[in-house]
Amino acid sequence: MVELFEQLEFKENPLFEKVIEDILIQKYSIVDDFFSPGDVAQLRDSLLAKYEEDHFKKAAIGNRVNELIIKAIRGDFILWMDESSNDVLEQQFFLKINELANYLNKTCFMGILFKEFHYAIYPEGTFYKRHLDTFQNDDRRKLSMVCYLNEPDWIPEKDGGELVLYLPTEHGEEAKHITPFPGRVVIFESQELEHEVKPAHRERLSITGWLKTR
Ligand SMILES: O=C(O)CCC(=O)C(=O)O
Ligand SMILES: [Fe+2]
Repeated sequence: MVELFEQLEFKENPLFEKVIEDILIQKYSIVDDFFSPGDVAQLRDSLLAKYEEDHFKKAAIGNRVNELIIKAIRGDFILWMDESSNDVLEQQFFLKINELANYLNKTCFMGILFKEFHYAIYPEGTFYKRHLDTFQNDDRRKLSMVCYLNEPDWIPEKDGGELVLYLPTEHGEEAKHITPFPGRVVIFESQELEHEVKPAHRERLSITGWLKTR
């Protein structure tokens, strides 16, 4: 009997509880220290090394079957991550993501079964026009997550590259501007919030992904 109780023991996680509360109330959550400065530096170095080895490709519009490169809409380069790869850093990254997904499933019955994440680089001068993440005929996307890997000295006014979330209000909408500070993670409802990336005036680095159902 003792064993059974031990298995059922549930430990409340204040950070994840905050994320859930935010999403329920405002459809998005901003967590400033989801990743430590050390983790961010390692992930950034790894991203840049893969980029220099030329593993990235021009991001496309639409799903992988319908790849149409439209520079006027988005200018980033991406590299999909692989949870089953030998890359220890990526494994650590997914441990943390899985921890959150499991917590959401346990406490909110979110039914998250799949996930997909990619590294992204926005070269200087690039952007991603206003869009909804489920436009890519993928309504399984439940939550979008963006993890910023920029240099610590990112200056909002000078470096640009803000994420803008368009929040529906009673009489229209409100634009929420979010600076891509390193270590910051933004989580939002994929099917609800349109958003855009403003032009980056300096190379802008991130990992973006989706927690998916079914
Ligand atoms: O990098 C960001 O802030 C958002 C990226 C985005 O909207 C996307 O990749 O769909
Ligand atoms: Fe998006």
